Amino acid sequence: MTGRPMLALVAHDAKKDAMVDFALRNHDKLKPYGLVATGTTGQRISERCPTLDITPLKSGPLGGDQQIGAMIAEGALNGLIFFIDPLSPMPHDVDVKALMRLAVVYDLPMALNLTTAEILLRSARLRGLESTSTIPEISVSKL
Ligand SMILES: O=C(CO)COP(=O)(O)O
Repeated sequence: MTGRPMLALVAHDAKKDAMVDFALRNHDKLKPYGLVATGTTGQRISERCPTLDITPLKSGPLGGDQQIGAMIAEGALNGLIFFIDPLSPMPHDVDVKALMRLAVVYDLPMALNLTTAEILLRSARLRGLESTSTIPEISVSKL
């Protein structure tokens, strides 16, 4: 990983065009980030935005959501932008829920739709300029 702020980008199939449009429109704002993305999402963005630094992970249904969840648990991400499709059943729904759950557990800035993503990308907190440690360390003994 880089020393730059890290952002994960994920989009379900029905939202991939919206994610590519978002990346094109916000290219200059995304440029300073180290980006990770689930497989197909990363591929689609890279095709249109080849100068963005995107590390592709596995495709979501094959473990990509879980890889991003692990990065959250390890404190390796500053934010998650996840354009979910709320109208289609997903074979890997448990992985999607697990990813969102970890983002909440670790109080990670997370946008699940376009409007929130636009707001999040303008946030100093996302760029690591403000503290991200607003929650106390979670004690395993309390779980
Ligand atoms: O399914 C996804 C997230 O749950 C996204 O995965 P892909 O980017 O590989 O399509």
